[in-house]
Amino acid sequence: MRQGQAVGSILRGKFITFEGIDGAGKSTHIGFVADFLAARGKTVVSSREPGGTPLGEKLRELLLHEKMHLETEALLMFASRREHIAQVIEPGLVRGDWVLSDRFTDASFAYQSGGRGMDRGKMEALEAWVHPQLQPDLTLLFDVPLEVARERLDATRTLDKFEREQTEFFEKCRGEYLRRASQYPERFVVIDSTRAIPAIQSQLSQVLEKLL
Ligand SMILES: Nc1ncnc2c1ncn2[C@@H]1O[C@H](COP(=O)(O)OP(=O)(O)OP(=O)(O)O)[C@@H](O)[C@H]1O
Ligand SMILES: Cc1cn([C@H]2C[C@H](O)[C@@H](COP(=O)(O)O)O2)c(=O)[nH]c1=O
Repeated sequence: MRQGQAVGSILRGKFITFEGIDGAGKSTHIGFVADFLAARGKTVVSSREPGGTPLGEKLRELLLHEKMHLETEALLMFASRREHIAQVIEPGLVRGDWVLSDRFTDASFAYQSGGRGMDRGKMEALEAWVHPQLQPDLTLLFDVPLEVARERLDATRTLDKFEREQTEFFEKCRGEYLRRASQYPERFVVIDSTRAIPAIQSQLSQVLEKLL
């Protein structure tokens, strides 16, 4: 089921993930992408991680607000993901829908391995166990320097457990995201998210046209 294509259960839809450090602008653009695809006749499912299912949303509450051991955090992220794949992602792709997810496994590499320092081999083992064949068709990495992300976050909301982390943590998350983008250039597109929203949407339109 690699790249959203047929194997066994026949995945006919496309899977697009949105990544970036907190405040980079992912959520701002998901609605635009959904509307762009819907206007071209695609059935779109928008979801998020952690979360996206009733159980996943309960896990999200714990993950965003409770202190816990690093490996507990990683395992709960993957527990939420397993449910999300079973309940939302795979059924959507089998139906032929375009599934948009605000974060997926690249976030676990960025935050739990990059930011918190969990062994990357253990993360790879979790990925291989939970979704050995499924990978996004496209990963949009919204990239901004930390100061920009922080300024945007501070302007808007009460910060959760991750958003209260220090600069060094987010430097490492961003570094790991960019490393993953270099490792998987076939599915990653890095978006310079310091630009104005219309300029970003123009780039997104071009990227999406190629996937249609
Ligand atoms: N290109 C941009 N220029 C100016 N402001 C922006 C831009 N993109 C997003 N913003 C603003 O920055 C804030 C954070 O954006 P958004 O919620 O999309 O980030 P996010 O990456 O989804 O964050 P999180 O992961 O924490 O949910 C919002 O107030 C949004 O309106
Ligand atoms: C999937 C995933 C997420 N996280 C972190 C990243 C964010 O700080 C929060 C989710 O909040 P958002 O506002 O919805 O982006 O969770 C993580 O650490 N590891 C993961 O795998």
